[in-house]
Amino acid sequence: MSTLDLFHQAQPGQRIAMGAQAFILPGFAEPWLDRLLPALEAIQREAPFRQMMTKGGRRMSVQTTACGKLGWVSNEYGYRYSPIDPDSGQPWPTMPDCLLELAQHAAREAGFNDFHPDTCLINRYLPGARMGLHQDKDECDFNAPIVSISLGMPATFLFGGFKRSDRPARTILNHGDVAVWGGVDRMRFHGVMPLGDIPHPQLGSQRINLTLRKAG
Ligand SMILES: O=C(O)CCC(=O)C(=O)O
Ligand SMILES: [Fe+2]
Repeated sequence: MSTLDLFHQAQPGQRIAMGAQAFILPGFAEPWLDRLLPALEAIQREAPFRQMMTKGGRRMSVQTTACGKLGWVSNEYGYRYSPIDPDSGQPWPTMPDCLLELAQHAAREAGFNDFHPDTCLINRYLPGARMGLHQDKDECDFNAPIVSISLGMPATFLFGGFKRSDRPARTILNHGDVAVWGGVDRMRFHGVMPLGDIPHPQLGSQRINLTLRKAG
């Protein structure tokens, strides 16, 4: 048994508050990982990672794909949710049951009982990739929380205020950690610092982040 297992056994149901309705749930995804990791590989085969454009017409450093009824897509004019993967012309891969189940359990743990996500954005960070401070605001329903699952290499997550210039708090997100934010904290600016390169035993030199939302 690793020290990590001991830590999680010693702290069942631990919640680290980032705000009144924003929490990190350390290791919360672990019971689902045996099912989730193979399901993710199947999704990547059906809808491979690609690099989307920012509104400024530059390539994002993070690679993305999606599953669920909707996927987040971009071109140089902006971002939107689409039921079709523009690369394949096909609907996005179905959201695996284990992913939905994990997201709903995590939402409940953070105080959000009726979470019905219709999209999961899958972000892949290779060493050096980052995500600048932003708000998630392309969704139709801001009442639903955001559930964000971290896999692979650790990352420094930035969780700020309601203005881009508000100085963000920094938290490390490790393999199996889940962050949930909603309600009064739904529109907080957040981002990810440039990733280092400490290869993960299972996933190697990458971090995969799964972000579930109610978009439609
Ligand atoms: O990778 C992360 O932890 C955050 C991802 C995120 O904020 C997003 O996809 O909107
Ligand atoms: Fe975000």
